[in-house]
Amino acid sequence: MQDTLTSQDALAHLAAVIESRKAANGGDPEASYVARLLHKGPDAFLKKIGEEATEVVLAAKDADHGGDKTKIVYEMADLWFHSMVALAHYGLSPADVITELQRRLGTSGLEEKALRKAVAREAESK
Ligand SMILES: N=c1c2ncn([C@@H]3O[C@H](COP(=O)(O)OP(=O)(O)OP(=O)(O)O)[C@@H](O)[C@H]3O)c2ncn1[C@@H]1O[C@H](COP(=O)(O)O)[C@@H](O)[C@H]1O
Repeated sequence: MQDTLTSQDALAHLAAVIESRKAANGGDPEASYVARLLHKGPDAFLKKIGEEATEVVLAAKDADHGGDKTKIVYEMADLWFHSMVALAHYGLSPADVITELQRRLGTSGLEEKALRKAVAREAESK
């Protein structure tokens, strides 16, 4: 089934599984890693996000020195997964992030940075 899902559908499917772990009937911390993380609370999954981000950096640095690039994918998947648990906790979804990325499409990052600085200068001058 996973082969037939688009990337967006796969994220939505995983988000629905994570959401189901928040529900009383799917949320047994003894039977589900997601339920366990959610049960432990933000400190647990926010710490995992920090750890997994570091793992991504280490895998990338390793690849820079001839290491296996697929480790980056593996660690990035861990990072995305734990980030999705955080989104669910805060009542958000991958669709919210995708919407924001779509909003940014076509806007140069440099342009956006200059705009942000101009807005900050304007606020300071008031
Ligand atoms: N995508 C994932 C996923 N990616 C990573 N992990 C788990 O994340 C955990 C943490 O990874 P680590 O490498 O840091 O493992 P660790 O050293 O044991 O770390 P600690 O948890 O002890 O801190 C591991 O137990 C992984 O199995 C995931 N667990 C679940 N999912 C998805 O979530 C769904 C629901 O999972 P359950 O709630 O467990 O049924 C699954 O069907 C999957 O689709």
